[in-house]
Amino acid sequence: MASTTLRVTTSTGEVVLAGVDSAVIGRARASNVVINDSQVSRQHVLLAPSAGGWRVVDNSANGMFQDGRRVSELEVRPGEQARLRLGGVDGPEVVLAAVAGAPGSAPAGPPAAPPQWSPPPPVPAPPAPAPYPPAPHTPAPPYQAAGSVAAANASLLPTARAGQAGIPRVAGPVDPTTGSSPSVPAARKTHPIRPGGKIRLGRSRDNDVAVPDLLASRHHAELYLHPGGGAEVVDLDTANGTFVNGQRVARAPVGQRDVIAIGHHLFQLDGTNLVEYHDSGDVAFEAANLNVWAGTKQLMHDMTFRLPARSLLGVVGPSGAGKSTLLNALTGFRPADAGTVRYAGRDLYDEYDELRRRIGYVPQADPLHAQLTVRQALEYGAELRFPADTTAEERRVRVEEVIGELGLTQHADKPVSALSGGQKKRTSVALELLTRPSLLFLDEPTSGLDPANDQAVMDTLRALAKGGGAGSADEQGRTVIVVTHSVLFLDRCDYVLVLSPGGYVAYFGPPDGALTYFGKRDFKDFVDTFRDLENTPGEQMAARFRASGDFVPSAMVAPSVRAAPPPLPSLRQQPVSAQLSTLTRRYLKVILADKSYLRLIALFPVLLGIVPRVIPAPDGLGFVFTDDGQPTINTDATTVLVVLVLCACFMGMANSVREIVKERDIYRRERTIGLSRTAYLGSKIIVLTGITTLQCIVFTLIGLLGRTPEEAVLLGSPLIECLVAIIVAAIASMMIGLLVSTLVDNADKTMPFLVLITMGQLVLASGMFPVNNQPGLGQLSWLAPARWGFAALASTDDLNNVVGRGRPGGDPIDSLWKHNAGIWFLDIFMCLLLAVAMLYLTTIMLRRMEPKVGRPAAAGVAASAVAAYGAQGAPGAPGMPAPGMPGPGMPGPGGYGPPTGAPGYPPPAPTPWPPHPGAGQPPAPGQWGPPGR
Ligand SMILES: Nc1ncnc2c1ncn2[C@@H]1O[C@H](COP(=O)(O)OP(=O)(O)OP(=O)(O)O)[C@@H](O)[C@H]1O
Repeated sequence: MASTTLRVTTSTGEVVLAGVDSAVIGRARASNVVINDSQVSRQHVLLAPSAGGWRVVDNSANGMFQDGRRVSELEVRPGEQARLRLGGVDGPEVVLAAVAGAPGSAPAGPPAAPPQWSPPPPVPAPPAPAPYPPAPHTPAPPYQAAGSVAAANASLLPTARAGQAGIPRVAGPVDPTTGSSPSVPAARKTHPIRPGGKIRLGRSRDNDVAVPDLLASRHHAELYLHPGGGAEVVDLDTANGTFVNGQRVARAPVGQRDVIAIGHHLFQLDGTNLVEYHDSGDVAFEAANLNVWAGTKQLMHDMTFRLPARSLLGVVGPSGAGKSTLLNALTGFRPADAGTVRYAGRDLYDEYDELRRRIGYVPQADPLHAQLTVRQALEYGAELRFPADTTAEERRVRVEEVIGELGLTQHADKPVSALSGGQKKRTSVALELLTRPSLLFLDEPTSGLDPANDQAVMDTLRALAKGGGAGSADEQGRTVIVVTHSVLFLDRCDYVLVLSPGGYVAYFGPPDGALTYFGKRDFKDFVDTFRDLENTPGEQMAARFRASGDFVPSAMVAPSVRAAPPPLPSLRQQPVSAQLSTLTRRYLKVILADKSYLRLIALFPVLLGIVPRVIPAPDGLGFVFTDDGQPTINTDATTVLVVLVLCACFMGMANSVREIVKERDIYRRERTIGLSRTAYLGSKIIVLTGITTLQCIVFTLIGLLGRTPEEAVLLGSPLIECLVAIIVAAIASMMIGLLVSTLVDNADKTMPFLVLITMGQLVLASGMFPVNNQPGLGQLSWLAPARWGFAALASTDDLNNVVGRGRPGGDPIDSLWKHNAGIWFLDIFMCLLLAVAMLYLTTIMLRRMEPKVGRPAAAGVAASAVAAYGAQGAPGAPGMPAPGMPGPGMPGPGGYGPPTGAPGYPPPAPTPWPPHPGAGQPPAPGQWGPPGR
């Protein structure tokens, strides 16, 4: 028989068939080419070598389609190519290409080599009809070769889903007894287990099953194997948790079909074996019919696209088109109200608690302290991101790895402030890569960069998507989704998603296809497209795209309206005390690294201390007598004490007022990776209290030495009592500063608050004029630390008598100034209470700064819009369109299938789930979803 090789290409790769053996394309795991799609039969297509090439025979109930027509059989001859869709005209696509005497094919005689898995080769894409005038062809730069491969395959990529599921697909031929695939040996390991025993899993080598993953704890979980089969998994109180079928568990029974997840490692019982898979990021990512509402306004309309593993997707569109909305929906930060996001076939929203750990997110503003070096920033980042039991050496190794991966070795010891925009962005990406996310999202990474840096960042992202290949520290690559305003280097992407205002898909496909579709010569001209998009209704652009040849119908079922996701526990890796230690050390390092700031905080108390010092008080702060021995009023005492307390309050507030707002981007990002609010605020308070206290000591000594009050009331030393009063007032003002820092969105806005509050304290301190008898003002003054601090100073100094001598009736000027221990203590206590109240308010306001994760609870109108949408079904279903949805006759993008559960339609296929290792046949539908979902 002639030696003809058949190249079978699906969305995730290619199988080369050579020799004399027949092969099967189907959903069954034992198929030679696995396409795990509900439209595909278990043994859908039979491929047999024939005299003329390869015979292709439909063996399914739903059929095999070529050019929209059902065919039962065809022959692919050498040099020919056939594009087939399985299970329907919109089913997953398979491209068959026959090559005579293929290189590397086995010589006649010996048994045929098993089909080999390899990355998809370039497959010529059919020419796309262009709604805009087609642009002359511009040759792609050599660099673009890989992108072109994906681009060429794009027409089949969005529909075919070979071997998906939570566990990496087995793409090559599968041994039906072991379920192992010779082509992906590294992805799967088998650990024999003894029934009736116990095995421990964890990061350290002394475990029965070592899990080499920094997201796993040293001793992570125990698996108890019952003698009669079945098992129970117990989480050993870990930071990252143990998951069974996507749900975090402390202890849970585990059956043969259940999937245990620890970090990036997944385990399944297979008889007397425990089969381990590693989520290396080689998984597809899908968005299906995402709809988002804000009130009655629909921000996103039926967003549908699929990305194969290791793709770089660029999301572009005019301002307000919905890019951030999409990013929030895809990351799960603000889930879509309807529709699904699937990661490796698993529902991201349903299994968010587990899958959110695989997501890296690089915000637009670099979440980095400018004063730290790249290495220090990464080391502190690693401390916060990894479990408390990781050693400094383990973290150091990972930090050095990511420094190398991102090409930052030469810059590792430079402070972030000395980096170029592109290097800063690479450092932000490095922070995210520490935990090896399988999905990386970036929000406007190139904004503000010059073209050279823009290009460098896009090249970096492309390299990150593709991975470094075998043997490199970053072998596998990952899917990278980048939202960008910059269109110049979109050719670096595998796919481009162009959004139209209203969150419509104006285009999705390969970048060169986008140029053709929009009639542009190159991406320099692409900005004009945004103008067109802004001036054309989104529905119209979406309809135009759907009618074009670039549109690939989706095989997804209709969207389901989603209930609001349940609140999830924090991702915290470390106990609060450990975080407090990390954050305090980092904060100190940031301060110590900034020499000019250090000089400033050292000089500040000296300069401020001079202010009360220069106030002449020749008679000191105590009692003054006339020459004839008569007591008289000492007005200097009030002036000195009020200036003293006011300067202290100003100093305390100035220390803190910018400290939260200036790092709000860092705070926001770190909150999503489990930063404790208590630890964060605690670190600020510890460091700032230390600085403020030291400053107050210097300042008080300069201001008061040699003219202290005469007699203490409680602590034995008037100087110490004054010092305590000044420190407490300064710290309470520092707390007010922190509160202000949470209220503003920009550090520059803190200055007016600083001035205003200091002036207010001057009045409310009651030193310029008594406020205690003024209705309203008296009560308001209780909120001013200067009021209590000054009262404590006045109490020590006995100011009622020092300045009130000879007052008719002898009433005290202010009862809070009384010269006794009880009143002094009350003043100090009230000032501290005020500090605590401010701290409490700060913790509340800090929440406002946090990223909004989850759906807004108050979106009552949105809820009703969603409910209406759900009640009448998805687009394409009979009935009225949902608010803002395409009307009748206007199918939604994605060529939706019937609504879930609509009469006359079969129920939707269950979410594909890792097939049972070793099982010869897939289970019946309904068994593939994780139990209990
Ligand atoms: N909570 C909300 N309520 C009402 N409208 C909103 C809300 N959030 C966003 N929008 C609107 O949704 C649309 C999309 O916003 P989004 O921020 O996603 O756009 P974008 O493409 O990211 O814009 P830009 O490029 O300017 O950042 C805008 O018109 C915006 O005004």
